[in-house]
Amino acid sequence: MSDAAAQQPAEAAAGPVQPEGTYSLAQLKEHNTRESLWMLLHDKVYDITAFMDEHPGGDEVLVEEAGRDATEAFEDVGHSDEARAMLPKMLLGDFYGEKTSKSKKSVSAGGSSTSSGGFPIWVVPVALVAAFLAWRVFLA
Ligand code: HEM
Repeated sequence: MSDAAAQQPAEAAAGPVQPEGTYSLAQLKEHNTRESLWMLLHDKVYDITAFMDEHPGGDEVLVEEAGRDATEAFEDVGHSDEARAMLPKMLLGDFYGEKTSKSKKSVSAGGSSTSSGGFPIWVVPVALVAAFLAWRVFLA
């Protein structure tokens, strides 16, 4: 009876546990060479070491994307359904945790869509109202 308490894992003290069969950014980064080449595509981790010599796009591009999120590079090429059908064979598991290196990139790349000219978006309706009033006062 007292054994039950002893068998409980100390999860609270250890913090969140990485589920089995998932891979973190740190683990992904460890496999960034020709000897062991992993990459992240659409939040899944793939081991493409054996595929390098067969890749129609060559091995150089794969080595460049090794150990990181290659989703953008993969999609930019416009890979065929045939290429996508090869992926399950190389699947290791799901990605776990934060993709910090990717989010840094998207912060610097984005952010220009709401204030395209460098002025706040409310300037547009205010300018329209001012133009209308000017028209009413001086021309009507
Ligand atoms: C495991 C992941 C990948 C698989 C299974 C794969 C598979 C393929 C296949 C089958 C082709 C022939 C064309 C097609 O069917 O679409 C191809 C072409 C190509 N791939 Fe990948 N690819 C992978 C990752 C990448 C990555 C990360 C890049 C990075 C840029 C890349 C760059 C290219 C390029 C540039 C071509 C065009 C080659 C040419 O037409 O001369 N591939 N890939």
